[in-house]
Amino acid sequence: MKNRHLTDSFRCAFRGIFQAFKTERNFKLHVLATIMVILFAWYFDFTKWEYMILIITIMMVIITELLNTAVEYTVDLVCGNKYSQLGKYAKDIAAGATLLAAFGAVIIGCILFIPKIY
Ligand SMILES: Nc1ncnc2c1ncn2[C@@H]1O[C@H](COP(=O)(O)OP(=O)(O)OP(=O)(O)O)[C@@H](O)[C@H]1O
Repeated sequence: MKNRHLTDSFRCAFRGIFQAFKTERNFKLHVLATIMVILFAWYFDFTKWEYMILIITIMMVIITELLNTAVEYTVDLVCGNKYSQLGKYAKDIAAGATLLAAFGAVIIGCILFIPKIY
């Protein structure tokens, strides 16, 4: 099954994001955190460059969470309920990528927000 039109591709991509939002608790938390962080950035009157760093950081976290979800679905599709060492590696590595992205986001958040607070 291939998308014939560009609009179909966009529709599928948005459906994927919505599916992750519906099913993944972490994804909902990331979206909530994103809204809060953007409100704080607006409150602290961030510069264009600070906004750019913030947006890249937020995107990095959301994109890794989406890829992690895709890996989880793929492993579940292949393994079903059966234990698989390779499936475990794949899920753990994907979760590791999400953790690193979130960790980086916290550090960047501290660098951007702490000077504004004081
Ligand atoms: N088929 C499997 N075979 C072996 N281990 C698995 C399998 N499925 C899951 N696991 C192990 O259980 C962990 C949790 O898997 P699960 O699919 O529940 O992810 P999750 O809790 O939804 O992750 P996240 O919190 O990132 O959304 C995996 O990281 C992996 O270590």
